[in-house]
This record gives sequence, structure tokens and C-alpha cells, in this order.
Amino acid sequence: MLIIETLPLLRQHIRRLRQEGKRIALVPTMGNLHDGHMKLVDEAKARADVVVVSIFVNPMQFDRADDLARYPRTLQEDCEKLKKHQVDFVFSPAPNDVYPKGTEETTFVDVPGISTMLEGASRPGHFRGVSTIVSKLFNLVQPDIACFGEKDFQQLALIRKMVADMGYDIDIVGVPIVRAKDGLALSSRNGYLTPDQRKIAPGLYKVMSAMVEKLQQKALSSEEIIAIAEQELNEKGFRADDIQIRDADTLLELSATSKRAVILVAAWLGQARLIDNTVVELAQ
Ligand SMILES: Nc1ncnc2c1ncn2[C@@H]1O[C@H](COP(=O)(O)OP(=O)(O)OP(=O)(O)O)[C@@H](O)[C@H]1O
Ligand SMILES: CC(C)(CO)[C@@H](O)C(=O)[O-]
Ligand code: BAL
Repeated sequence: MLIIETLPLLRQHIRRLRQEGKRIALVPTMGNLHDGHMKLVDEAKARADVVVVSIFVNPMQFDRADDLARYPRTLQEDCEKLKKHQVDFVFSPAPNDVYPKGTEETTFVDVPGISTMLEGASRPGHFRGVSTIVSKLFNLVQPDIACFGEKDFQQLALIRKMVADMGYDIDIVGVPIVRAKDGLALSSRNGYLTPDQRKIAPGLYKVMSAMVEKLQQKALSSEEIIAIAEQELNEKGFRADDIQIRDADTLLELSATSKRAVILVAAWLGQARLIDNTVVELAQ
């Protein structure tokens, strides 16, 4: 496994791989890798000749300086895990090389609509940062496929629209959420939880699962289901942030023609803002 830190060296290897006709998969990450990331890596491995994992804590997608400063950086442990999964290349560039002019003055990619709704409204500028860095990674790595987790449901929708709108010839693979045995979706930010908070954390999945049942029973309106969920979360010790039931295909409000709903939950637990989601097929 080769760890590459500079853009010219990465370009050199990509040029060679393309000349050799290799099929390249990209797995973009911010590091502090867990089994969720490894599932992305394994999917990539199964679909390509060469796997490139990028590890870059992208300053442009953080709307809060404290969130960026404390984001866990564990490059050595990450590389050991990736080596065990037979990854070929780790790309771990320095922020100054990715953004030589800083993040304010640089050219950006913005996906209208999706980038300002839901998580985009809670985290202003976040999705502009995501679409810009992913676009830059696509240009550098020139992958045939790229894997993203369904845990970041809106991010996956954003990337799919960017790829369609910009005409990238890249197959986007969505990978189902990997959970701990107690239901908690794996996430780097789970590391911010104290042992007591970690015991409360699966409550987010439980409340979300109860929302699924209520939605399928059709006895309550979406507003009523959301209000109950907020109350349940707050009673468990969370601070409910944003709870939504949307059309899974458009991310807009549910309508009579919606085929699938997505329940999106975001709640604070101590220092961690946890997110989760689940898709519900709607009987017509
Ligand atoms: N539990 C999971 N199951 C499946 N995919 C995941 C999971 N957690 C993260 N991913 C995916 O891994 C990729 C990199 O995510 P990232 O490095 O931000 O990790 P994270 O654990 O989501 O961290 P964060 O705390 O920032 O949310 C994204 O495509 C993300 O959706
Ligand atoms: C896709 C991504 C690596 C871009 O920085 C990030 O948003 C993430 O980890 O999901
Ligand atoms: N996995 C999403 C990246 C972020 O929270 O910034």
C-alpha cells in the first residue's frame, strides 16, 4: 500500500494506472476509520482493480472552527486498517496543497437546492465544501467508481446530482449503513460520547424505528410522528435537532405520489451531533 501526500505524485500514479487500463475505485473519507468505512473499501475492492482511499479533513465543509479543530486525526491507525483490507493507495494531502489560495478565495462547486435544505440549513456552507472537495478528488483520481455511505443520505443525493449535472463518467455506489450491535450507526463523532452517553446513543435508532412503524400504520400525520419523536429523544437525554420525514427520491415534503419516504434524524448528545436515517417503502 502506497501513502501519497502530494498532488503531482498522485497524478503520476493515476496516469500510469489509466495507461495500464486499470479500473479505479475511490473511497473519500475524513479518516478516523471504523467498520463503516471498511464496508465502503470492501465494496470498492469488489468492483475495481485498484482502490484509492482519500483521507482529508476538509476545512471547507466545516461551518464551525471548533468542530474542525477537534475532528479526530488518526492517520497511522487508519493506514494499518486499510493495509489489512488490501487497499492500494492512500491519498492524504495537506490542506495548503488542496487549497493553495485558502477556502474563501478558491473556485467552488455548488449544487443548487439540495445544498441549502435540511442538513445544509443546519450547517451553512457545508455542502458547498463537500461538492467542491469531491469534485476536486474526482478530477485528481479520475475514478471509474466512487463509494459513499447511505448514512450521509443527503450527501449521497448531492453527489449523484453533481455527477449527473457535471457529466462525470463515474458510477456512484451507495453503501448501506453499518451499525453497532445495539443499532447505533457507526460514526467518527461517536468517539466524542462519554461511556454513559454511549449507553443512551442507540436510543436514536430506537426512536427512528418507532417512527417507521407509525408511518406505516398511517394513523398519525408526519407532524405528529415528528413531535412524538422529538419528545422521546429529549426525554432520553438527547437534544433533538432536526427530525424530518421526506420523499426519499426528491428530499422534498411527502406528496400523494411519493413512493418512498426517508426519515432523517439529527440530535445532539453531549458534544456529539449524531445523524441517522432510514428509507420506508410507501404502499400506494
Ligand atoms: N456507519 C456507516 N455506514 C456506512 N457508511 C458510513 C458509515 N459512517 C460513515 N460512512 C461513510 O464513510 C464516508 C466517509 O465518512 P466520514 O469520514 O465523514 O465518517 P463518519 O464516521 O461519517 O464521520 P462523521 O463523524 O464526520 O460523520 C462517507 O461516505 C460516509 O457516509
Ligand atoms: C465525502 C467526504 C469525505 C468529503 O470530505 C465527507 O463529507 C465524508 O466523510 O462524508
Ligand atoms: N460524514 C459527513 C462529514 C461531515 O460531517 O462533515
